[in-house]
Order: sequence, then structure tokens, then C-alpha cells
Amino acid sequence: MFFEIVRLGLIHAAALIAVAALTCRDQLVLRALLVVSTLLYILYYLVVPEIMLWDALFWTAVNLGVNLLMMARLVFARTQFRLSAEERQLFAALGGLSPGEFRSLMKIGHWRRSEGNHTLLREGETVEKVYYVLDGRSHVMKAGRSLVVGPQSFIGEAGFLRRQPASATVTVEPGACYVEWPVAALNALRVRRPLIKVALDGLLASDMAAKMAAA
Ligand SMILES: Nc1ncnc2c1ncn2[C@@H]1O[C@@H]2COP(=O)(O)O[C@H]2[C@H]1O
Repeated sequence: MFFEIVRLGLIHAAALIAVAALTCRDQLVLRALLVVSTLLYILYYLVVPEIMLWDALFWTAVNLGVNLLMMARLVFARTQFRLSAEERQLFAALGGLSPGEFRSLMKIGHWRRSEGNHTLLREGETVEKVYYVLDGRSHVMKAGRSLVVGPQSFIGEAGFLRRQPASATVTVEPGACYVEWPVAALNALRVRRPLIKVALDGLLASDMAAKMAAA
């Protein structure tokens, strides 16, 4: 008797859990509940019908497989798994980006270490790359004046955001560690990934505002 109730209740439990899943905002929780629901459906198909419903079983298994795959991608996007030590430092310094968004940004960026005094931008020239100096100092020369900018700072963000030529000539000291992003690739990423655009523009704007406040 008890076994019979459990057997017949399976499909209702599966459907209820699927309905509950649809009320969840968090994709991971939603998908985890759908996995439980799908497993109950599979159990139902195996133990309840008199004949084996192979077609239903097949598509439910496909459903389960795709869902598990998407969950794995979500977990990967939310973890800092496989970031190098420098990337971890940069990730912490930037903040505001999810690990997945950060990884997408790093795919189009290049790590550099300056061998001598290396000029990143020249005053009045088009900004073709945006930089983030993680370690080392930068010298900013503007209308005959010079100032030193410490590490953990964007360079070229003003021209990039305002679509204007570089407002200063910037040189990094020997040994400085920085990332450079080609403007064309950054713009393509901003179009493809609106959430990254919002987060990145916010970071660049707050960096620019901090420089203005300090000037
Ligand atoms: N007063 C300042 N303080 C710090 N950094 C500056 C200052 N002025 C210009 N810069 C940086 O130098 C860069 C020159 O190119 P951008 O104008 O694109 O962006 C500028 C900033 O990143």
C-alpha cells in the first residue's frame, strides 16, 4: 500500500518540484530543482507504466544531460577556478565583475612587463589600447606638467570613455606589470555582453573620477 502511494505520487512530486523551480530567481537553484524533478520523472517512467515509454525516457534523459551541462558552465562562471596569481590580484583589484565576466575580459587582454621606460599613450594621439597597471608606477605628462600615478590604475580610460584623443603622455617604469586591451576588442565585447559593458564602464568611470578628484 505504502509503496503504491509513493509510486503514484512520483509524478506529482516531480511536477510540483518543477513548478517550484520556476519561482526561483537564482539560475543554479532553479536548475538544481529541475534536475531533481527530472530524476523523479525518470523513476516514474521506469516503475509506473505497464510498458516502457522509451521516447519519454529518452527526451527526459536529454533534458537532464543538457541541464547538468549548463549547471557545470554556471558553476565554472561563478568560481575563480584556474585564475593565475596575477589574475587573482587583478580580479580582486577590479571588483565589480563576476569570475566569468572577468575571464571574458582577460581573453581579449594581454599581460605585459615593461623592460624599460615604456610609453603607453601619447598626448593628442588616438587611444587604441586601454591599460591597467597592476604593479609599478606611471609618469603622466600633460601640457608640460608631470605627475606620478601609483599602481592599480587604468590608463587611457578617459579617452576610451569619451572617445577622445589621449589627454596626456603616459610612460610606465621598468618592471611595471600591466594588462592591455585593444579598444576594438573591448568595444566588440561591450556590444556582445551588455552586463560586462555596464560593469566595465562603471569601473573605468570611477577610476577616472578618482583621478579628477586627486588632480
Ligand atoms: N591628472 C591625472 N591623474 C592621473 N592620471 C591621469 C591624469 N590625467 C591623465 N591621466 C591618465 O593619462 C591618460 C591619457 O590618456 P586618456 O586621456 O585616455 O586617459 C588618461 C588617464 O588615464
